Amino acid sequence: MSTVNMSIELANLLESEKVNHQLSVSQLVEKILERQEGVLTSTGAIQVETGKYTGRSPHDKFIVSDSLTSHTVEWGDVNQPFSSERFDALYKKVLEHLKEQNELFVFNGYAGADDKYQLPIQVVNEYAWHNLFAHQLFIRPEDTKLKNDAESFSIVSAPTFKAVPDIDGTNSETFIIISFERRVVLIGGTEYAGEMKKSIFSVMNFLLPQNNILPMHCSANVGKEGDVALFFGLSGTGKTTLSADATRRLIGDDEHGWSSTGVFNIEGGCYAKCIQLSKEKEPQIFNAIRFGTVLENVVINSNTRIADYNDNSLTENTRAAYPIQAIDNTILPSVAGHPTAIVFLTADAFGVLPPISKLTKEQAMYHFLSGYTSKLAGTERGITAPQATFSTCFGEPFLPLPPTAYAKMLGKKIDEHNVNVYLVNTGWTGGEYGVGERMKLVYTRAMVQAALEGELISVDTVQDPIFGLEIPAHVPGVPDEVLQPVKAWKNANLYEEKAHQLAQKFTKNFERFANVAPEISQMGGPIISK
Ligand SMILES: Nc1ncnc2c1ncn2[C@@H]1O[C@H](COP(=O)(O)OP(=O)(O)OP(=O)(O)O)[C@@H](O)[C@H]1O
Ligand SMILES: O=C([O-])CC(=O)C(=O)O
Ligand SMILES: [Mn+2]
Repeated sequence: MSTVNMSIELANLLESEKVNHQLSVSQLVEKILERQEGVLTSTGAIQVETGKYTGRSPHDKFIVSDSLTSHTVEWGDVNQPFSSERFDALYKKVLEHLKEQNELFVFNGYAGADDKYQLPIQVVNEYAWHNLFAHQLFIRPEDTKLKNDAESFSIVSAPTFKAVPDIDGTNSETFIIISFERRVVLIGGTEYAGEMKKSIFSVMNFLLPQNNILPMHCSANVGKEGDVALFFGLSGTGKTTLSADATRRLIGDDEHGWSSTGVFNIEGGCYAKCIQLSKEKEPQIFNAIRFGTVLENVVINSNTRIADYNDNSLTENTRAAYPIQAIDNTILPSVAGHPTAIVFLTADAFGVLPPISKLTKEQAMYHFLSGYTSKLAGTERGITAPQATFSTCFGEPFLPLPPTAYAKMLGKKIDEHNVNVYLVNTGWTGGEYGVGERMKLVYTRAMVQAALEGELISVDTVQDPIFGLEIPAHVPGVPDEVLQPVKAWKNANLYEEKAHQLAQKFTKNFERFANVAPEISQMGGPIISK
């Protein structure tokens, strides 16, 4: 089957009368209610449930190995290869499945807020609510005519189509497959909407470096002086929460590019975690949950339709998807200058990393390549105790290229623009998970504020005895004893034991980079890891 045939088949399908093109938010909300895909909540949002898949499904993700990817992609457990032949066969089946539906929904828009580097995208959905999600998360076009249609990447999503692994070559009934030759992302078997945005992020992680742009799994905001800050971090570490800040304008909450002129958001919306959301602690996000917002797997009262953000009975990973305009202080288009500060976020469940520290150039590269955080009990099946994970560049699941390709670009840019880099632990303090407690959000906000206002550039510091990180001795609004982990723990010996355990994990993990970056592993890692 040739490329031409497949794209003609898709084009033919999209000409059919049953296809709803570019519906407005109101029209999509009407469709969702009419089709009983979701319900209206007390604040006017749409609530939906996704069934079995309430998070991304990394083992079901593939990239087609073809002339564009076979020699460039870092193949392995994260980037699993899929053959072109099998892709075409499955693509054909999915298109046939879509042909059988009474209605389909298509959104055309962009990824990339900087119009010099925009990728036109087309999202073809079986569900109206998935199309509302796409409308809110991607960049909505201002005019009806889109540029570069031939360049456009299509997401073809068929959640009710289930693959048969033995026949289709997938890992399960679910699949997320990217073909760079076909410029198609094929999704089936899962209703979790995050797959759509994260697969386009993977696409951008492959394409942007070709234009010398660094793609980043980070949030970004900008202060009154035009000072830009980036917050890197794995899921749940605080990118969305900390980038929503009444004193700074939001650029974006999850995916950005850094070009020769500055940073830009890849998306047109945000995807915020809702578990234990409160108006007091996170007012911007709380208020964004209104008409047009999609609430995924949040439990609502069947009568009053009021959301209960404390209810985790469907999943810990409850989400709200809203357009960036739903946050009141944003910058539009979401483009800004070069960063002056970078924050690496980690949720350390050992409770031993300092809540804020300043990094040397080598430490910055070390921690970027390491990408440490903890997966917490309960958030993933099979995890009963906190588990240290290392996800390189704070985004391994989304990186098709070797991690050092991204790390080298970051290192160069940090040097060029003299960026200050901080490591912020939003995880546990005073003891490990189950014993200590999560760092108070007000403290983390105070520490981040001090860093972004340049107050930590020349302060007295204390060196962390194990990780070698420079810890500010004082931060306005934060008790001194919170700043140094050893002081926050009741039992100093236990602290030391846990800290050594974590240091060893860092050292062991970094063995994969020891040859590519010996000076970084020697000067950037723990100073004691025995
Ligand atoms: N000290 C803290 N700092 C940041 N977040 C905290 C803190 N304490 C608790 N939290 C909670 O942790 C969660 C952080 O999630 P957030 O949505 O910001 O993660 P994220 O990095 O954007 O993840 P994802 O990439 O999955 O979207 C929020 O629910 C927030 O309320
Ligand atoms: O991708 C998702 O489903 C949520 C997210 O932002 C992440 O995991 O980093
Ligand atoms: Mn987020």
